[in-house]
Amino acid sequence: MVVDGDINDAVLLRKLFDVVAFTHVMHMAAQAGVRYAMQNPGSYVHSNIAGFVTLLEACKMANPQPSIVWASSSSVYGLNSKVPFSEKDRTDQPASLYAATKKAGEEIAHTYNHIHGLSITGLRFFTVYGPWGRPDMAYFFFTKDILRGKEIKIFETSDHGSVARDFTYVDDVVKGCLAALDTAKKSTGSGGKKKGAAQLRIYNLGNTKPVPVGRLVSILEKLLKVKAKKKVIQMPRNGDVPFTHANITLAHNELGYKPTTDLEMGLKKFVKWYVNYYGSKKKKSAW
Ligand SMILES: O=C(O)[C@H]1O[C@H](OP(=O)(O)OP(=O)(O)OC[C@H]2O[C@@H](n3ccc(=O)[nH]c3=O)[C@H](O)[C@@H]2O)[C@H](O)[C@@H](O)[C@H]1O
Repeated sequence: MVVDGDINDAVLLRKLFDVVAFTHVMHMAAQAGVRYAMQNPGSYVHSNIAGFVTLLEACKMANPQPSIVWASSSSVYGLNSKVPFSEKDRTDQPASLYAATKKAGEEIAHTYNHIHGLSITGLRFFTVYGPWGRPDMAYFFFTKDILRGKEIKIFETSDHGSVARDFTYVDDVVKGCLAALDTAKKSTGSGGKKKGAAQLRIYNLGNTKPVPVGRLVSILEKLLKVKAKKKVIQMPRNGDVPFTHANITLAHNELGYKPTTDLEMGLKKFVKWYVNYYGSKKKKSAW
């Protein structure tokens, strides 16, 4: 079963679980984006906390209970400065409300696992990009703005250092998701009652090679054959962190996760899709 969109309809979800005996639930529905939380904080609580609880309630009551794999985020590492980020590192210093709601999701997962025997796996995604990606993400709107000749803002740290991300290509992440589903153990409860200890896992799904945002823009310029109008500005204080870098040893050992797409190759595939989808570079995109 794939749940996407607003999952706050508890009645509908319960009915769905009454009709179909799902063995696995892949939960990707969320209010994503770090900076948008400054504008619409309520939407993060609605989707990432209330929505998640609604889903877990339905799963808890289902018979059999499904195993759940869901999307957490690298943003839970927040102000953690120990690199690369390992699952054992502290995650109690979120830098955005988005991060705080994903962290809350991880704690809520613990509770439902503990009380109700739900088998739950959280995946911490690291800036996932690629074809059919999110138009609110930098690589996506940089592409649009470069093609339109519009200025793009490249963030730097307060001491003029570069801001970097462990950009991870969508196909690599999909393999990690499938491996998480394949290795998920069954939930142990039924009808809301726990019958024994259940699996509770958390994995980083990153690329392990952080790339400065300036380098991302250079690759896009090369692929689009257009010089970007760049303005380097200090990273606004709206939830961004200076860098992310995944340690993926655990996912590699337990899921066989092994990303194979570097940023240059991944962006090549993205740009090919973008130009094909939105038309030639002179045309306006819908976004
Ligand atoms: O892995 C995550 O946990 C998160 O990844 C993603 O967040 P981010 O890593 O912040 O991606 P994204 O917005 O594309 O900014 C990329 C870079 O461009 C920089 N950036 C951004 C905007 C801008 O105008 N200029 C700029 O330099 C910016 O500072 C950053 O360094 C998901 O959106 C989020 O849902 C979550 O899953």
